[in-house]
Amino acid sequence: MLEVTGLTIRAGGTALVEDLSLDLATERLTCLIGPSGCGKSSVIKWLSGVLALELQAQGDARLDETTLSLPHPAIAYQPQQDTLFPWLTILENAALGLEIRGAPRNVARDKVRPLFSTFGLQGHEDSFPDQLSGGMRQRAAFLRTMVQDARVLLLDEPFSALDAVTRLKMQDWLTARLADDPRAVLLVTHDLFEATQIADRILVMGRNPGRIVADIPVTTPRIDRTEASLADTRSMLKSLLLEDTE
Ligand SMILES: Nc1ncnc2c1ncn2[C@@H]1O[C@H](COP(=O)(O)OP(=O)(O)OP(=O)(O)O)[C@@H](O)[C@H]1O
Repeated sequence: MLEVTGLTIRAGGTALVEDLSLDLATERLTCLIGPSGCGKSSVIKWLSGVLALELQAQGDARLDETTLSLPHPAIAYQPQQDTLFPWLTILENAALGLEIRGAPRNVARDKVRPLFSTFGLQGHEDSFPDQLSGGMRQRAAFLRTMVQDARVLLLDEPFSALDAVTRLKMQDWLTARLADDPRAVLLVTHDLFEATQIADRILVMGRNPGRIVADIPVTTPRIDRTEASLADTRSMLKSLLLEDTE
């Protein structure tokens, strides 16, 4: 289990996030939802070790009770955009995370290549990012993230740039991948429909300063999640989110 305790992030004298604590269970998909500017990205950037240098942060991160120094190889981060390099092929892009972690280039590419079919990218090893659809680029970014074998995945609004149909397909696809290959996942989203559809648990952030204001388990099995079965959870989330924007 990953635990964050007492996280405060400041910009000069202003607390952007204050005394935030959260935990992420292994094999669970946790969604982090909250109004724009409440600090969702800042929390996961801090956990990934990529928080802007001008921000000051203090807090503890522990994995199975061992304190982590950040960044840590057990934690992989996928930023908001797919951030594929346009001048690299999909194979080269997908292997890049492993290379950055020290794998020799040919070893990294040999590890990634057999996964192209699982990620719906077969035949596109030598394509460039601008030759792929948005959903395929997102799958390539997931491949680059998941192949790093990190126990914890931090995904910052991975579906926000996709059209509605591709987004639904990708949500199903991601939950299926995670069922095959479970990790502790923290997925940031603005979308309460997305959160209730895919999460095992939803953490709601409030703002000024950013903090966790609700912790909501979603216990209905994904296969049984219908508009009716999720209505109460969605209405509770809607109230919490609207309350914070008044
Ligand atoms: N480098 C920075 N310097 C000063 N303030 C910053 C910096 N980065 C972020 N902030 C501020 O911190 C607050 C939280 O930003 P953050 O991007 O973490 O929020 P968010 O909840 O992820 O927002 P969104 O949902 O719009 O992506 C915002 O008020 C933002 O303006």
